Amino acid sequence: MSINAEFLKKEAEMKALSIRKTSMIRYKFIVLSGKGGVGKSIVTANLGLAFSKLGFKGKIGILDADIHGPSIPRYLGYENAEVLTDGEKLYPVETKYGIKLMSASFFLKDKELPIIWRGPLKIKLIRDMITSTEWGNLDLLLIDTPPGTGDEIQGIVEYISKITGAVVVTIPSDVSLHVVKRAVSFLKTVNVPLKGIIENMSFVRCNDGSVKRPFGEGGAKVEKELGEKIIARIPMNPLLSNPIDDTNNPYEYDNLNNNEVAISFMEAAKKLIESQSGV
Ligand SMILES: Nc1ncnc2c1ncn2[C@@H]1O[C@H](COP(=O)(O)OP(=O)(O)OP(=O)(O)O)[C@@H](O)[C@H]1O
Repeated sequence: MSINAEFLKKEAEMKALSIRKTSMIRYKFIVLSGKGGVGKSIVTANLGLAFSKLGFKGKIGILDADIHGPSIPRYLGYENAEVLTDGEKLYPVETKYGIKLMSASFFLKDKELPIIWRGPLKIKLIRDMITSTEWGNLDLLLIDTPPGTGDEIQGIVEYISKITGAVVVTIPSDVSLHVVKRAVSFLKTVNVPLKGIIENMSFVRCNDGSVKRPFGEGGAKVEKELGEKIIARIPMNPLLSNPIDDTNNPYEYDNLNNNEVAISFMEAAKKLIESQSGV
């Protein structure tokens, strides 16, 4: 067999393996943003915590495939955790929140992607994480993707069996409508249904209860055209930037009445499940 044919055969085998493995997971959501720095990783981590609280504890996994800035372990307080391996399989980090976690950050020295890495190497890292991770018994997988709508996300979509849908994260700035529309049209081209838009840093809640909009009314344009797709508006809240731990975990309280962050994420998580069950 020529080297080329052998390479193609190996690729096809890897793809078949990852499709087979991910086909056992009932719900698979990718989280993307048309542009970087809008809070995609914070949203993914918090959706994970919300799903866990909603009954998926122990059956939910997060694949942090945002290789350019893999920060979910940091937000969940597992930045220095180590992945166990038998040389072939990778075993996700089991967090105390009932979320199994696999992240590119566990493999990157200094937690940053070497600048010299080109497209094929990046896609290989993501693909290897998908094919080698032994999730065990999972009902739901959240996949945090690199910012933008480039080849790396296309690679993710090809290697995951029947993605349930996508969550697009945006901020209510003037350019957000354009960015969200680009993400929505990308999803059409890769045949992944849009399940919801999350508007992050939507507002600031002041001490007197009033609301301020740091980005002005930029979000109104998204609201006008895609309003029915918005499943949550998340406030700007400095606590969200800090790692979750025993003293900073909005989801640990049984009485969530005063916690608008946790309530919003749990509402969004419920809508994602309902959108799939056709409720
Ligand atoms: N709702 C929020 N309130 C306060 N700070 C926030 C909020 N959302 C995000 N941030 C802050 O904004 C920055 C970017 O967040 P995050 O890392 O989640 O973005 P991202 O979209 O995943 O970034 P990248 O595209 O670079 O991977 C972080 O410093 C984070 O702490």
